[in-house]
Amino acid sequence: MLGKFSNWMRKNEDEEHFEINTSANIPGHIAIIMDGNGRWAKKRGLPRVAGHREGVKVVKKIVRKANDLGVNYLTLYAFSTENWKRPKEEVDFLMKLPEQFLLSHLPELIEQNVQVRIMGEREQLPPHTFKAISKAVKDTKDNTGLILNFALNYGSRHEMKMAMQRLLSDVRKGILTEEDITEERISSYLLSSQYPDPDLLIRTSGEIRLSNFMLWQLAYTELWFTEVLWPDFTEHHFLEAVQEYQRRGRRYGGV
Ligand SMILES: Cc1cc(N2CCCCCC2)n2ncc(-c3ccc(F)cc3)c2n1
Repeated sequence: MLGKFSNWMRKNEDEEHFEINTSANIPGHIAIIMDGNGRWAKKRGLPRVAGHREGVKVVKKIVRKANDLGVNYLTLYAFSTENWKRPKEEVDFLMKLPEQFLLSHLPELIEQNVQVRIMGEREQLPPHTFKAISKAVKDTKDNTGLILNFALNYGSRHEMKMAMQRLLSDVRKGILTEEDITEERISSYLLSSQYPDPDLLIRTSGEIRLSNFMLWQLAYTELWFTEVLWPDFTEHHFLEAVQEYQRRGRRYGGV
């Protein structure tokens, strides 16, 4: 996929390209908190769901750009465990988005060799939502390109609580000893166990907090915040975040 880019895309104000070195430290795992959809709609005197609908279009564009750039994992925070508290109409609308997205976009994801996965508690999802997602996961399981991981009905503290309960249970059963409970072991009991920790977190809409998202996994992640509302987020903004990640270089607490 990197064939589409020279090693360097020169930054040119007219062409809005960014100087991304596609042969060095492309973030392997990017996570995005896609915030600002309701505010986007409110600014236009539209219902909140109009912002979510517009936000879906941005998901499609950013998935393609991430795949083209050679990103290995893209985790998108689509629905948190706290989102159930929103008005029923909005929750019902949001729970229809996965199937609408997949109905219109699954063929293109398959063509792009993208693998769809879900991270979160599936039990509370409506059957129609779960069915659509399960089909997409099955239909793309052998794809070898970008792994597109939707955090759906996901909450980090719930994830960590469940992991701790399972670890304690395995110690009581004699499957593990206390000494076995290492940071690696804890990571292996989380919903994200199949993925490396995110290298870059992007959060839109100007909110500077993590909102119960991958709290354990983001320990060494580069955080990039933008005032841009998700429906206004473009490939240009995405490349800006990747360029900033490349500029910073990673130290993992070292010098
Ligand atoms: C609940 C929800 C909300 C949702 N938004 C659109 C993007 C802005 C943020 C919130 C609203 N999007 N966008 C894509 C999905 C999705 C989820 C699973 C899947 F397999 C395929 C697509 C989605 N799901």
